[in-house]
Amino acid sequence: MKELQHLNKYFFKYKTYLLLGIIITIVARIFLLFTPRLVREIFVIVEKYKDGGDFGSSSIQAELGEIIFYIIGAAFIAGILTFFMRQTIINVSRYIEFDLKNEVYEHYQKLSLNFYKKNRTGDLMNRISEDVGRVRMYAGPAIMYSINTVTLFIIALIYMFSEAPKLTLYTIMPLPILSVAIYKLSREIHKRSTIVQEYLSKLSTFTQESFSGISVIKAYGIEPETSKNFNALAADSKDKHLSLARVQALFFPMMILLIGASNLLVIYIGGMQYINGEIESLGTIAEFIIYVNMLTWPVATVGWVTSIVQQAEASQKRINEFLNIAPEIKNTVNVDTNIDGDISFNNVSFTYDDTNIQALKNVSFTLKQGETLAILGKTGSGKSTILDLIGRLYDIDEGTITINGTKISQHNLTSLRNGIGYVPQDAFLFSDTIKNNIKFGKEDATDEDVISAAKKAHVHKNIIKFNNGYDTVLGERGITLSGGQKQRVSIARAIIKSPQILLFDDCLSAVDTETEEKILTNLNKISQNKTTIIVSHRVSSAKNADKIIVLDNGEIVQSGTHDTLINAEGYYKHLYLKQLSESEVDMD
Ligand SMILES: Nc1ncnc2c1ncn2[C@@H]1O[C@H](COP(=O)(O)OP(=O)(O)OP(=O)(O)O)[C@@H](O)[C@H]1O
Repeated sequence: MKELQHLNKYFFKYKTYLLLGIIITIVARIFLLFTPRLVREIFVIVEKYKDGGDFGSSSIQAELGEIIFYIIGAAFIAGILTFFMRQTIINVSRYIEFDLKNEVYEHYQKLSLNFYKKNRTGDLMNRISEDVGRVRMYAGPAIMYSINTVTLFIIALIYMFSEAPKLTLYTIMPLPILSVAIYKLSREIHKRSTIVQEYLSKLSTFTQESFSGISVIKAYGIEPETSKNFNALAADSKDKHLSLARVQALFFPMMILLIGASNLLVIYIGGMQYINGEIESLGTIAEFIIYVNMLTWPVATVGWVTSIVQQAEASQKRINEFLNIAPEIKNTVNVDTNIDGDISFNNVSFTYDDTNIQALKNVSFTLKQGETLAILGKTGSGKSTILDLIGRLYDIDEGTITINGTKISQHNLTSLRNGIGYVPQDAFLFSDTIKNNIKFGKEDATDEDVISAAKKAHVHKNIIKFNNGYDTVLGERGITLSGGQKQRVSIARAIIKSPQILLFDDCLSAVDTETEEKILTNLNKISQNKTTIIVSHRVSSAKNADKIIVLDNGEIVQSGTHDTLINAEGYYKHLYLKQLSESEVDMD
C-alpha cells in the first residue's frame, strides 16, 4: 500500500464527497437489512394465524399489509441511497482518475527528450491510460465495496447472532472459502487478462504499422506475408482470449455452488433446530436464507477487492516510477529573460548518454544578431545536435553556450524556447487543419498572419488549391501533403512566431532548388535582424550565409564564407563542384 499513498492527497481533496459517500453507504445497508427481519415477521404472523391465534382475517391482512409496506419502503430507500452511494464514491474515483491523468501528462511534458528516447511510446501511453484506470478501481469500487462489505457484515452478524447464534456459525462457515476461492480466481483472471492485453497491443501495433507503411508493403508485394503474420498473431491472441474465458466462466458457477452450500446448511441446520425447538419460527430460516444471499456477493468481493488493490498498487508503482523522474532540463530562472539573438559556442563538447556517441567535440563559433550561419557536413556529423543544444533540449557536458552573453542555462527556459523558431528535419504535422498547424507557433495569430507566413514559406499557392484551403484537415502525420509541402507548412509555423532565432534543420531537402531559392530569398528579408541557422546538405542553401561551418565527426573542419570556402581545398569545395555539375546535367 506504500505506492498507493500517493493518492492520499486526492482523497484529502475530495474528503467531503468521500465522507458523504461512506455515510450514505452505511445508511443504505442498514435499510437493506430491514428486509430479512420483516420477512421473518411475516412468517411469525402467518404461523400464529395457522395455529389458531386470535386474529381475524381482516386484522392479519392489515398486519401483513403494514409489513409489506415497510419492506417496499426500506427497499426503496436503500435503492435511492445506493444510487447516491455510487454517485459520490464512484464519482470521486473518476475525479481522481482525471486529476492523476493530468498530473502524469503534465509531468511527461516536463521531461527531457532523453526520457522519450529511453522509454517506448506504448509504455508511456499504457501508464497514463491502463495503469491510471487500474488505480481508479482502487479509489472507487474497491473502497465502495469494502465499506459495503464491512457494514453489511457487522450489522447482519449482530442481527444473526442475536437471533440464532448456532445457525449463524453454520451459515457463515462456507463464506471464507468463497472469499479465498474468488481471490485465487481473480488473480488468475488478472494474470490471463494481462497476457490478453499484451496481445491486443501487439495486434494494434502490428496493424497500425502495416497501415502506416502500406505503400512500402504494396511496393514490395509482401501483402501475403503480412497477412500470414497477422493471422498468426490473431490466432495467438484468440487462444489467450479463450484461456481467459475459461477461468472467467468459473466465476459464477463457483458462486452459485457456494451460495447453494450455504443455503443447504441453513435449511438443514435450521430445520433440525426448528424440530428441536431451538428456534421458534420457520421465519428465522427464511430470514437467514436472505442473509446468506445478501452476504455472498460482498464476501466474494473481499477476494476481488484484494486483487484490485494488488493490481492498483502495481500500477501506481509504475506511475510513480515516472513521476519520480526529475526533469533533466531544469528552469532555474523564474523571471523572463531577453533573447535577442547573439549566439556563441565556446569549446562545446557533447555526448548522448544513451548511446555514448560523442556528437560534438570542441565546437566554437559566434553569431551576431541578424547574422546567418549555415552548417554543412556529412550525415551524422553533429549538425542537428547543434540546433538541439541551442533550444536546450539537452544540457552540454563541456564548454559554454551563451545567448546575449548569458549562459543558456541562466535563461528562463520558456523565454528561450519562445525566442526560437525551430523547423525540424522530419516535419511533424498534427492531425488538424493546415491553419491550426501553422498557428501552432502562435495561438493568437489572425488568418492574415497565417496567409502571410504561408506566402513567405512559398506554400500558399498549394494550400489554396485544396478544396478546403487552409481548413483542409491533415491526416496522421500530414499524409495528404507531399514531403516538400509538409516542410514548407512547418517553415510557415516557425515564421509566424516571428522569433529572434530561426533554426532550420535540413528543412528544404524535399523542395526543388527553384522553390528553395525563393524561400531563401524570403527568409533573407524576414530575418534581417534575426539570427538564422540553416543546416543543409546543399551548397545552394548555404551560399548566401554570413558564415559557413563544415562539421566532420563532431568537429568543425572548415569555416568561412562561400567565397573563401570554394577557394580552399576541402569538403565544401568538393560539394560545390559536385552539385554544380549535377545542376548542369539537370539543365542539359
Ligand atoms: N537522440 C540521440 N540519442 C543518441 N544519439 C544520437 C541522438 N541524436 C543523434 N545521435 C547521434 O549523434 C551523432 C550526430 O547526430 P546528428 O543528428 O547531430 O547528425 P547530423 O549531422 O544532423 O546528421 P544528418 O545530416 O543525417 O541529419 C550521430 O552519430 C547520431 O547517431
